[in-house]
Parts: sequence; C-alpha cells; structure tokens
Amino acid sequence: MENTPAAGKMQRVSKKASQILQQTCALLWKNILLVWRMKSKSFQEWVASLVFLYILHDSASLIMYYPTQEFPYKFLGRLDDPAFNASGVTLMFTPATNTTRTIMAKVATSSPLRGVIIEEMENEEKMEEKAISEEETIGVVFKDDFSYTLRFPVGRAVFPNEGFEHIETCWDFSARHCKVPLYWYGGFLSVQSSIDAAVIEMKTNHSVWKEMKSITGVHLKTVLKPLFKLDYIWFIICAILSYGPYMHFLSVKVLKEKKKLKILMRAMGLQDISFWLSWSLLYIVYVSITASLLTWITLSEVFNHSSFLELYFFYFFYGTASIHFTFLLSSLLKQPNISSFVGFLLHILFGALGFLTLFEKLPRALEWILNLFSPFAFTAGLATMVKLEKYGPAFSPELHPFRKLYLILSLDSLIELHPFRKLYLILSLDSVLYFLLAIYFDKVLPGKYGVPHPPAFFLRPSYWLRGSSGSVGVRAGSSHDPVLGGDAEPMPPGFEGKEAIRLNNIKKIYKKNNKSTEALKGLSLNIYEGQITALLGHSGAGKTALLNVLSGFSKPSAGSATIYNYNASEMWNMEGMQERIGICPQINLHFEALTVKENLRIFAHIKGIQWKEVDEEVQKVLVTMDLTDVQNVCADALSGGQKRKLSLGIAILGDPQVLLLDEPTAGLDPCSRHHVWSLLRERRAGRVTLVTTQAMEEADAQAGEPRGAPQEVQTGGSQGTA
Ligand SMILES: Nc1ncnc2c1ncn2[C@@H]1O[C@H](COP(=O)(O)OP(=O)(O)OP(=O)(O)O)[C@@H](O)[C@H]1O
Repeated sequence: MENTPAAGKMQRVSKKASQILQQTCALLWKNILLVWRMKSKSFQEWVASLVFLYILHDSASLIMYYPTQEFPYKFLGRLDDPAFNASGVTLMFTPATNTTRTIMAKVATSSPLRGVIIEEMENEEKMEEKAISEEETIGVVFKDDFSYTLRFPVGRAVFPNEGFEHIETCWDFSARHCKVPLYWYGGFLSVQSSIDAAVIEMKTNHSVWKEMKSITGVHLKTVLKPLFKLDYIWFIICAILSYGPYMHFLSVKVLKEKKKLKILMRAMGLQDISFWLSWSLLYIVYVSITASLLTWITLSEVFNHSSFLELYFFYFFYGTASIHFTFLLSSLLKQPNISSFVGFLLHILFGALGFLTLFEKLPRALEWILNLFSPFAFTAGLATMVKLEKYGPAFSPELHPFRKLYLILSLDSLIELHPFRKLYLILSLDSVLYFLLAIYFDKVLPGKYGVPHPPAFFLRPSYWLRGSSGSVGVRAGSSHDPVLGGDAEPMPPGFEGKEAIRLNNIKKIYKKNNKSTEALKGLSLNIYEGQITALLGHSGAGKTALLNVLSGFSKPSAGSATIYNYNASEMWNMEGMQERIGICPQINLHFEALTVKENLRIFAHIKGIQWKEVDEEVQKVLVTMDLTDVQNVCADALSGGQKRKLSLGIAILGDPQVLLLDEPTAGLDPCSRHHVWSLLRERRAGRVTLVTTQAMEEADAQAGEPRGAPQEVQTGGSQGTA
C-alpha cells in the first residue's frame, strides 16, 4: 500500500476497528462465561424479571373494558354522495292523500333516493305487516299533510340513547355493528331530508333540494372523559418497569467491574466502546426474550389490533434504551443501589408524564424534549396504541394530498405515516444518546481512579488526531534532566540518553473530608532503560501513589511524569502505548469467576495481541509464571501467592518494554519470590522495570546488583535518592 498520509490514516482506522471488534468479542465471551459460572445470580435476575412479567400478566388480565376517551372528528361525506343506496328499498307511506302522494312522488324523482320504490299503504298496521315480511322497507306515517313519523326496521337506525352508549367503542363507521352513524348510512337522514325538501317545495313552490343535497355529515369530536381505570394504569406501570430487574443487576455488575477492573483494562488498551458494547450485546439478548413475552402478554390480554412484530419492536427498542439508560446512570452515580433507585424514580416520573399524551395534545417541542426520556416515549407509545386499538384505521390522521405527497418524498414519511415508526425512531435515538452520554461521562467523571478528561475534550482536534504516538501534543517535549535535589547522587557515566521515565517535582495530595494527605512531596527522579529500579519505602511512603500516577490511574497534583517523553497522564489514550507497558497493581485485579487461562486470554485480547497469537502467548506466560498446573482453576479458588502470580502474568503479557510493578512479590513464598526476581533480571536488558517494595532484601536482590549502577530509590522524603 502507498505510504501516503491518507493510507496511514486508513490503516490506523482499520486497526482501531479490528481492536474494538477483538476486545468486544473477548469481553462478550467473558460476560457469557460470568453468566454461566455465576448461575445463582443469573437465576435471581431471570426469576425477578419473570415475577414482574407475571404481575404484568395478572394486571393485564384485569382489563375488561377499553377506557373511554376523546373520539376524533370524522367527515362522513355529502347527502348526494350518496350516503345511502336506496335502490331496491320500498318506501311505504300512509295515509294516501293527494298531498302525501305528491310529496312522495317528488321524493322518488328529485332526491338522492334514486331507485326507491314508493308504495301506498292502507294504514299503519298493514305497513307493519309488510315490514315484518320484507327486509328492505322504510315507513312514513303522515300525521297531517306536513308532519310525519319515519319507521325504520330494527338495525337500520338507532335510538339516540343507545347510540350514545356505543359512541366510544365504534371506530369503523361503515360497519353494521357500529350504531352511531346508522342515521347517516342507514338512510334516516337521506329519507328525512328528501321528504322535508318535497314538503317545503310544495308549500313555497320553490325547490330547496339544491341546498339540501349539499348537506354534509360529520361525526363530531367527543368530549373528554375520565380515561383510565386503575388496573389499566397499573398495567402500564408494570410495563414501564418490566426491565427493572435487568437494570438493577446490570448496574451492580457494571459498577463492580468499573470500580476494580476497568481502570486496569483501560491502562492495557481497552477501548471504552468495547466495554459498554460487550454488556449491551449480552443484555440485548435478554431484552429480546423479555420483549417476546411482553408482546405475547399484551396481545393476548390487552391489544388486539396491533401485529406481533409491531409490538415486539416497540418493547425491544424500549428495553435497549432502558439498558443504555442504566449505563448512563452507572457513569454518573457510583453506587449500584443509588443508581437503581434513581433509575426507578426517573422511570416512574417520566412514565407518568407520558400519560399526559392520553389527555392532552402536548406542544410538539415539549413532546420532543420529553421524548429524550425513554419512559416518557414508552408511555406515550402505549397511549398511541390505546388509540389505535380503539379507533383502528379511523385513528390515522386525515392528510391533505399535497401533505401526503410531501411526506412520501421527505424523510418525515418515516415518522408521520406510521405511528410505530415514530416510536422506533425516538426510542433508538434515545438508546444511542444514552450510550454516547455513558461513554462521555465515564471519561469526564472516571471516579476514584483514572484521569478525568476535560468536559469539552471531544471538541479538541488533538482528541481525534491522537491516532499515532507522537503525532500530537502529549509529548512532554523536554528532555531536560529533572530538578534533582542536593541529596541526590549524580548518575555515573554511561546513563546519559537512557532516561526512560522522568519524574519532575511530582506532588500528590489526597483530599478527603477537609483533610489533605501529601503522599508525594515533590519527587524528582530519572529511571533508566536496562535497569531494575526499586522504590523502597515504609508503609504510606507514597510508592503506590507514584505508580498510580505513572500507570494513569491518577493525575499528579503538581509536577510532571513522562514515560519515553510522553506525559504519563495522557499517554494512556494513545494507540500503541498500552502494548508497550505492563502494570501489576498492588491489589490483585482479575475476574474471580474465570480460570487462570481464561483471565490471561481475556487480558491478552485487550492488550491487542493478535487473535492467532493469543493462545501461544498465554501458554508462554503460564509456563513463565509457573501457573500451568492451575491454568483451569477459577481465580477465586487460587491461593494468595497464585493470585499474585496471575497478576504478574497479566502484566508481562505481550512482553512489554516498560514494567510498572507494585509490590509484585507480596504474598509469594521465598522460592517463587526468587523465581520472580530472576525473571525480572533476565528481562531487564533494553527494558524499563520499576518495582516497589517494602523489603530491603528484595530491593537489594533486584536493584542492588553490582552490574551497572544501583537503582534503588527510597521514597518517603521530599525527594527520591538514587
Ligand atoms: N485515596 C486516598 N485518599 C486519601 N489518602 C490516600 C489515598 N491513597 C493513599 N493515601 C494516603 O497517601 C499516603 C501514601 O499512600 P501509598 O498507598 O502511596 O503508600 P505506599 O507507600 O504504597 O504504602 P504501602 O507500602 O503500605 O502500600 C498514605 O498516607 C495514604 O494514607
């Protein structure tokens, strides 16, 4: 490939993409193993969610009636459309006088009742007899020449009170079961207006039919009525909380991992997106199973008019948004119980706000803002479904043809033409937003360990251009010697140019409850390549504080620390740097439920070791650390010493150039300790090894060899001594 800047950029992008893929797969596999190994916890999680579904099913089966609520305005058409097809219908009238005969003749010729058969009847009883024997009959009983009563067979018209009862459950106006518009479609209004027009014409000698026939029928919007029965509200609340158990257990797991292991994984090269994606993918599987059950319950008990897939995707997108909302809360709040409680409250609060859409049409801007909260979007979505359920096709808004054309041609069509698409779009946008915000706050508020990014870090070009080491300004730039105090021995000749780590007046102050502890009081020191440097100091001298600064776990309060001229606090974001550095923290950090081999494999993937080389590298480390016999033992079943060896094994994965080891031999038996010492001595050529210890013997054994200059540093004072 050509060696142009564009080609280099492409290479970096594809390398990063494959790194993210590798890490995501490794962490997803780890999550699956954890689910399998921690069966009782996984069981609790699933049972809790099934209990919620059971409650939901119970509350759904209580819903017997659809709630009453606003019915939309509906245009029924014009009288001469015609609203009623009169051909073949017999219009009987009685008594037959000259006037009534003329009226009825006019009705037959100049009204929309074309095709109607006019028949004179002797009296009302005869009319009734005929109406019983024949189906298509309507009766007109004249009281005098101009006032009359209409008689319709049962089923062709409706009594006003009866119609009122059905006003809320009738969505298909043309259907026979729908009684409200029978006045229109059953012919009542057509017959009445035809006779009225004929009577007026007779009386005034002036035809009013032209005006009469343009009469239009409308179904008026109904008044607002109380909406929900309590059990319906209960159903919706249960649906909002149906993913609650997952959210709680997920926040416990994520926060536990973030507190302990994530900072180490990040220092080894973990991409934040891989961490969150690995949890997201696992829980998406949970969500899709739960969404199927939710859909099944809802379709069997509550809604009949929606299709399975429509409802399924609705629940699925809401579930995914809830999972990502949990990520966001886990980035903001560090205690799992607080995070779950706040999540619960916010779901209830915004879910309740969503009920508003059932009663009122909210201003569009306010609705879009509230839609940023998925529980609101979810409840509003359920409200949409209630309306769809009640009104079916009649619910779809009437669109002007031009508006329809515009919608088809524009992106809006995705949203407006189908109410479900709008919901899918909103919930998936919420999902993506929560996911990105979780990553953002994770960087800006990393918690106790980790160096926080500035709030506007994503606006800095340097953040996006940090691809290649050395391309952007994390290099400290200076190759000057640190300001060593008067009590520091000058370095013997031969060390110039081999400075790998430079500490310049490093201070670290911890502030807690108005009390500040100065762990590092201005330490200046160079650490050289090809040497083992031991930081020797009593308990509380600040050894771990220094290693934390170098490992990127914390930021110095003052001064600078550089590793190969890269600022220690910022270099951890740089591609390729993590592969060159191995860290063994003071406390053993590994996945307790995974075996030694699985732990090494996961960390090897995170470290960026090629897929095909991972097994070979893991075997090498197992042999080097003498862990082969326990490779298939779970980490929580290891002895203290074996756990320490595992931590060291994780640090030496990929044969890094810089080793930062915090009391690596603590808890090891004398034999293993000597094994580690000789291992480090064998590897020191061309590498930088920094070890902390409380034991003089260890410092002497490792750093006090006669070969080369001694590299034994005592901490605890204001300056290190070399
Ligand atoms: N997170 C913290 N908050 C407040 N004080 C802290 C914190 N971490 C360390 N300290 C304080 O900083 C000082 C240095 O602690 P550090 O852990 O670096 O000592 P150390 O030399 O590593 O000791 P040890 O050998 O026992 O591990 C101690 O007085 C400790 O109490």
